[in-house]
Amino acid sequence: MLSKTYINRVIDANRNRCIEGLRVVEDYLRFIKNDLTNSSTIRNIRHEISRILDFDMIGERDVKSDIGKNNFHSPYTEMDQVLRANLSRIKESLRVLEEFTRYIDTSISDQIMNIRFGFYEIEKRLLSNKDLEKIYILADIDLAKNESDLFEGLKILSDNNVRLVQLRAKKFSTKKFYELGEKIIEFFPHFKLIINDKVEVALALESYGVHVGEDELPFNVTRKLMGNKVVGATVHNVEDLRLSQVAKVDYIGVGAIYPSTTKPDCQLNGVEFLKKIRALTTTFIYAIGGINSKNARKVFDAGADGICVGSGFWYAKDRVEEIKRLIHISNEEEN
Ligand SMILES: Cc1ncc(COP(=O)(O)OP(=O)(O)O)c(N)n1
Ligand SMILES: Cc1ncsc1CCOP(=O)(O)O
Ligand SMILES: [Mg+2]
Repeated sequence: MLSKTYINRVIDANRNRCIEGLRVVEDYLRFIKNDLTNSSTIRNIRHEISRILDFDMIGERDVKSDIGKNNFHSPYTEMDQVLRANLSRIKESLRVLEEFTRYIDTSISDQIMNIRFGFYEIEKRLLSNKDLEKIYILADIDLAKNESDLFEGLKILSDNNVRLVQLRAKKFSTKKFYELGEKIIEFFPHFKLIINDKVEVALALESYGVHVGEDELPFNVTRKLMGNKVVGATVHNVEDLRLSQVAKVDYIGVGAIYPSTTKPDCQLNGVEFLKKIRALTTTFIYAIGGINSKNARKVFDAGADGICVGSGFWYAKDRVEEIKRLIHISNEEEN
């Protein structure tokens, strides 16, 4: 039988290790990566660990005889090593906590196990260079008054830290579409630009990714051509979902949630369909179709991870105000 003193000592050391690791990752995401979304997810886990392990073990601390206390680490040469090292630290300490709290209270151990499993998903997301954002703007040339209005709108997005933008120009020739994409990348190199429909344009521009639907190249072929880049796929039914999973797309577009004047012929699937798809997959879901700051809350509540907004932004009386509201709603959602 393990002595309670020793068990508590292990738990105490690993609780601190875990909380310290979480704090480092949280601040790294917040201050270095400017990623408030993931930073607050990590903060929530930190609070959760403090809450679950809210019992006094200070009495069991024995720093003097702790043989590991003089361990030191060589300096990190790359900033992302800080992230990797601390993610490992968190994972390891969660595992130790799970094993040792089992001797004290199995319900605590089970809660930690759940956090550990959830943490694997978060780690995968953080280590992948495909950071999908909650706000995704459909930059459709037909929604802007003209090209200069398109660039004015993009400037507003850029000034408000919106990064994920899909370029859509249904009536443009491939060449004209390519040239517009090139210009956007030149003006806004920090955008994560997704190209609508045309895989060859996405490849030529080396854009962040491409979005394909039922009229484009099959999802699996798109994945093969795009390699490690972001591939988004439209899901109108369960068969589309299956194909999207086989192709290992990075996100799915689900809609139209509300009637859309941008794509009036699109099947209206509504919030119930979104809920149904949510229940079937953990793949990142962008809801699309008629979304604006008045209905975005409902869409997040129905399970969307992000929203793809066209006319809601481009036709807004005050675009700055609208984007600020959308950002506010998307941040509110995680608290
Ligand atoms: C995020 C997102 N979701 C869905 C769509 C629709 O794509 P698709 O079905 O290919 O229709 P078109 O946009 O090509 O008319 C999308 N573009 N983005
Ligand atoms: C491309 C697309 N697919 C389903 S609805 C839609 C258009 C979305 O634009 P809006 O936000 O203006 O309805
Ligand atoms: Mg398409």
